[in-house]
Amino acid sequence: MSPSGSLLVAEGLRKTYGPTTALDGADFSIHPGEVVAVMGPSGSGKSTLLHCLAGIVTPDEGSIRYDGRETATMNDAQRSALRRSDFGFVFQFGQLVPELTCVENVALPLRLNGTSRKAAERTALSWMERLEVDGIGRKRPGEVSGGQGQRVAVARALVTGPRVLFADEPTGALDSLNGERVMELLTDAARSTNAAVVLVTHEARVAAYSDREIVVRDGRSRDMERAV
Ligand SMILES: Nc1ncnc2c1ncn2[C@@H]1O[C@H](COP(=O)(O)OP(=O)(O)OP(=O)(O)O)[C@@H](O)[C@H]1O
Repeated sequence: MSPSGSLLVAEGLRKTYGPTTALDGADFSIHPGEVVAVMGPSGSGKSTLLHCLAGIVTPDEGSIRYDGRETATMNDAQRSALRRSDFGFVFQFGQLVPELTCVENVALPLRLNGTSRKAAERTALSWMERLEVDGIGRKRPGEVSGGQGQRVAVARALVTGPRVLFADEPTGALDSLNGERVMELLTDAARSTNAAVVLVTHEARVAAYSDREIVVRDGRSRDMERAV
């Protein structure tokens, strides 16, 4: 694995929770615009790796360089500023604000950055069009289907133009048809903006949308050559 030209590189990550070793020397790298699937059995350390890469969890050992900057040693304020400015997140479920309409949900990150309501909702709607959910802008998350809700969540994650999109089992709560459509739209949208995507999944069908797969086992990662 050559890290040259990589946007995000991690080396030798270790993380323990009490007696449990979640990461045991994991490595990772991703280029701008690349979609990398992180696969592996339950409990192998996939989510912990994603959380370390995204600056949500601090590793006990190892280095993480994002765009030339070491993030593993940044303080909380620096890491949360980086998350807000450069990263987007999609999780399995539960991430939309139930009291807001779908378009307000998508516009929220822009509103928090100080964008006016009108401009934020205009940009939000254009992202919702790309994710084919512009017709449900005025509905609340409780009134839309699971697949529509995930597409709204993807639009919200991309609305600020992140350079890395972190997606942890983004289709885990969807049936396979809806899951595939979400993956198709998510990867198309990310590629069109040259955002890198770190995609945690245990489904080969979902990983098939990636450019490259790595497998995490017992807290260690290795590249998997796709047999095509
Ligand atoms: N906050 C935590 N406190 C204690 N143990 C944790 C914590 N987070 C993760 N672990 C443990 O670390 C190990 C790796 O967990 P992790 O969630 O990274 O695995 P995973 O591969 O994402 O699993 P899954 O596919 O089931 O989501 C597991 O044994 C888990 O129980």
